[in-house]
Amino acid sequence: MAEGSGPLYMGFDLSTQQLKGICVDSNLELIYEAKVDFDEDMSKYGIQKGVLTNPAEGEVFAPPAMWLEAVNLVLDRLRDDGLDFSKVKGLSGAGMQHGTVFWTADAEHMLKNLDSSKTLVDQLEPGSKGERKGAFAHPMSPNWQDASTQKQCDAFDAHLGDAQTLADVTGSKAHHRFSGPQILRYRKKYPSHYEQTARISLVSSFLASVFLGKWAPIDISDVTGMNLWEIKKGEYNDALLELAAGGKDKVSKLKKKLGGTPESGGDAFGTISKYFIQRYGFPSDCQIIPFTGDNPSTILALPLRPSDAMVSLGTSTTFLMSTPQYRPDPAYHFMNHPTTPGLYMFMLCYKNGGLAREQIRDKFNGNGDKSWDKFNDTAVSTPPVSQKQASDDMRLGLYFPRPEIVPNLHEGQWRFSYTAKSGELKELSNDFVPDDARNIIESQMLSLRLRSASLVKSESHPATGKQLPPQPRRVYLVGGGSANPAIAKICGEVLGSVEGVFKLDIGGNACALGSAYKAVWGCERKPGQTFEDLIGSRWDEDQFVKKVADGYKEGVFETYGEAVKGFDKMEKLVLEREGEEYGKKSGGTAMVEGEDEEAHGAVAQSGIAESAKK
Ligand SMILES: Nc1ncnc2c1ncn2[C@@H]1O[C@H](COP(=O)(O)OP(=O)(O)O)[C@@H](O)[C@H]1O
Ligand SMILES: O=C(CO)[C@@H](O)[C@H](O)COP(=O)(O)O
Repeated sequence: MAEGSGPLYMGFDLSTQQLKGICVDSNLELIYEAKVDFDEDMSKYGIQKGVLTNPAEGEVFAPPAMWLEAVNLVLDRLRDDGLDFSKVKGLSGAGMQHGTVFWTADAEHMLKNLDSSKTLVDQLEPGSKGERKGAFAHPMSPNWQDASTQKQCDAFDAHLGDAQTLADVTGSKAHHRFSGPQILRYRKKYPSHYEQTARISLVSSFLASVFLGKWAPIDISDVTGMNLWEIKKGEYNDALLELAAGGKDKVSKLKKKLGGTPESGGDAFGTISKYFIQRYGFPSDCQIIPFTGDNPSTILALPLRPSDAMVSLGTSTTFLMSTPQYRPDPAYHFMNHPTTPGLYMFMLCYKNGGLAREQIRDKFNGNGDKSWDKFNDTAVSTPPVSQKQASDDMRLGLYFPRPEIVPNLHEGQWRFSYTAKSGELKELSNDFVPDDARNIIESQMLSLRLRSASLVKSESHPATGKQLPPQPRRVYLVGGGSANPAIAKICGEVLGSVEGVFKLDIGGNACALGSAYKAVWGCERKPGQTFEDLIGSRWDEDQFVKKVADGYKEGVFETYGEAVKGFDKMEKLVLEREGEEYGKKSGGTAMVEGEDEEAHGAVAQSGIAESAKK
């Protein structure tokens, strides 16, 4: 893409496996992109798929030191590609949600006084034995895949009465990965590290702090992924802070560690730190626009309307909508919209996305071949829910190679036949069959349709004017799996959509693009201009999105309507049998008030951190 003389804006995406950095111009055109792949570029940290694990306790975590190294590397790569940083007028970013970074009291001074001739990691995490001397009070950040906090989640759900009340107040019931339960566990497991923690950042505000050269606030959207923020009041909930902090008298200390959260998602946190001005040539007035979570940032990659849905097919699968309705329920999440007061982000998040599909693909290929051809051919030539004729039973399944979030269930596979007429379910043999190619995509999409039913509404067909059953206006696919035509086709058949299934066709990555667009909006908006208005006015529909599959198909959509009922029934049956709260049986070891603090392998994370650095 040719670079004009106008200003440039950068967006970053710090996700599980990569740090991506991109650059757009004021017309939203992508100009530069670069990435650091943690497994490829940072293997010395001992990570796999971007994380370290301690399976005995269900812990999944990653070292912030690695992310610091990645910041220098991604900027080096962009400079090598020709990016002239002096044109960058503003930048924003996104971080995988929920993860916490624990800074020492010295950290802010260190951030402010970085020597531009040295790397970030060499100055902020010089490596220490015993007493920690760098910027981090704890060397690891819990990852969103962590499942170690079942007991803390039970305490959170119970604290305000029940899971529904917690969802009403914070937008979500307690989840293993949410920062409140994670902070509670951290305080009990690493009491001295907790004491040394002067500031707790989320992954997004950690990255913003690095660019800002001082601690950046947690933004108005990412703060709703903590189980601590009272959405309707727009402030932390003291009762929940009391639980996390361990007493009424400790609330103000924890509040101080968390810092304030500004209401606006667009007002700059400040200008870029001198480290980046001196080392890379950023202009001194380059604005740091609030960094947010990766999912809130993804919905900013296009002017999403309330009746549209986004399906992100990455490592995880997420289903996202932007909506004025706030209808919290323990089954899903509501979060503050990152830019627009009065709108909320509706989200479903699954651990078993790409990996689960890859496992079935590998059964077809059987030899390490990563091609999707056989999987796709079989998926599209198998009839919906494997019914050769309408009187046949439907084939349904659950495919969870990893413990799942939605529903809260341990790993496993289950296959059933369902007779729609009688509502009868029969368990089938659990061996792979070629129908699994179609059935796994259907399974993932049926779960989305089941749980988003209350948010979609009836619209008329654009050509015939006929009133259609409730479904999204459009489905937008993003993430690695959006390249797959079979997934797109089956997605349209199951979820419907009045106008069809679309894919962002602007390269880069939706999440980083959303961040870059947020920077454009933060720097160029007129007073009072909404994100939707500014981005909508510059959005080139024909150039930026491509239709990849049809949506609503009469007959097929209704068949899947029957299948949703069977799917719901199957999930309930498996949950009842296998125990919904699997964490009570595994992974969720200890750490609520009154338990022994050091009796739980408290050195696990520190130990791994030290060995990984060698
Ligand atoms: N052609 C394809 N068909 C299906 N899945 C694909 C295809 N290409 C990539 N993927 C999947 O995309 C996933 C990675 O997506 P990506 O959005 O890059 O992940 P993340 O941002 O979560 O790290 C992988 O699990 C991979 O299986
Ligand atoms: O936990 C959630 C959302 O609640 C996940 O969606 C993470 O935010 C995913 O990060 P990546 O898959 O992009 O690494």
